[in-house]
Amino acid sequence: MDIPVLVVAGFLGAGKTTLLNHLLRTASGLRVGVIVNDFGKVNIDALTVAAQVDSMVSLGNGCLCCAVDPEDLDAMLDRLAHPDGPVDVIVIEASGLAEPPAMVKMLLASANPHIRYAGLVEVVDAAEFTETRRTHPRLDLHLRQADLVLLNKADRAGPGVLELVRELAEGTPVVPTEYGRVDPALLFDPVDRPDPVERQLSFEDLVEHEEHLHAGYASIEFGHDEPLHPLRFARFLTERPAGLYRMKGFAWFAGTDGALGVQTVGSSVWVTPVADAGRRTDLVLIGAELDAAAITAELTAAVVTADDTVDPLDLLSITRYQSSVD
Ligand SMILES: Nc1nc2c(ncn2[C@@H]2O[C@H](COP(=O)(O)OP(=O)(O)OP(=O)(O)O)[C@@H](O)[C@H]2O)c(=O)[nH]1
Repeated sequence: MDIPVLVVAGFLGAGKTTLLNHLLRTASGLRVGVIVNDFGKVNIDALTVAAQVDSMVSLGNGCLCCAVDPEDLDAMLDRLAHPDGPVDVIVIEASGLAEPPAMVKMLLASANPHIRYAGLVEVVDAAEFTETRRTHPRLDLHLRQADLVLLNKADRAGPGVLELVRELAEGTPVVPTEYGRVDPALLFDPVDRPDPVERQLSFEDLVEHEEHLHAGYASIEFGHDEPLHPLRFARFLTERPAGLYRMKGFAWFAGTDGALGVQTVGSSVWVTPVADAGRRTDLVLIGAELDAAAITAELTAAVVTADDTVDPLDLLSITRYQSSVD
């Protein structure tokens, strides 16, 4: 039997990894293989996808839609999908700046005889949608190109967002979700959806994507073995550099045993405890027209020096971003 391959796309920070983790936790009985594609050399997504994944391969450093060699994708699919393969379904998480049709085309061009394209899910950030759409009108098209739209962060959706997304999606089903909590059956066993291949390869979709969401975006990596001063890093979080849209990774603070997970999307910040966290900082920062030197200098200045005193209460400036939901 062919192994269905589902593509999960969506703008930076919309909730793709969160959805993936939810699927891995709840798709009981299904062995899920995951291909993670991230924008940036440090593949934070690969590190944050739940450990119960049956098989995971990661296509780092570049957008799946144009920087990844189709042969690399094929090699990944071959590892996961063969008749006695380790998985029943494969989910590809595209980078937050990928062009969905280009990814689907690449998948359809795969030489692997054991896979079947199972559709495109577009995750939308309900909290940021109105703002992101203003800078990226192209996202309207992505809604129409998808087979299913998950309007995630429904807990933070402004008034009228669901109605607007439904109108723009022009018939693509739109399902509101919180933390990606959707019935896996909706994704892996579509009943009332048109054939995804037919739907995907409309004329509009086949036109080469000379416009890329990622044009103008850059990513910066910051890594350090010494701990950070909580107050100085907290200041970095509140006075984020111009153009920074997304930050994710791990930050290790003075006086703690291991790093915390830190994420920002637009103006939102999340801090999460991490099991078996290392004692170092690794962050990926993504945005438009970022001043890499200035950002690196600012983050380096947050590293604790020999002259620093750190009060245990200083950590509250970071843990205040911790929420009870993972
Ligand atoms: N309030 C709220 N936060 C959410 C929800 N879903 C995800 N988040 C948070 O949003 C942040 C980004 O989620 P991710 O799943 O990492 O987003 P992503 O689309 O994988 O991000 P990129 O791979 O960088 O594009 C995380 O801190 C999540 O905890 C939700 O429904 N509500």
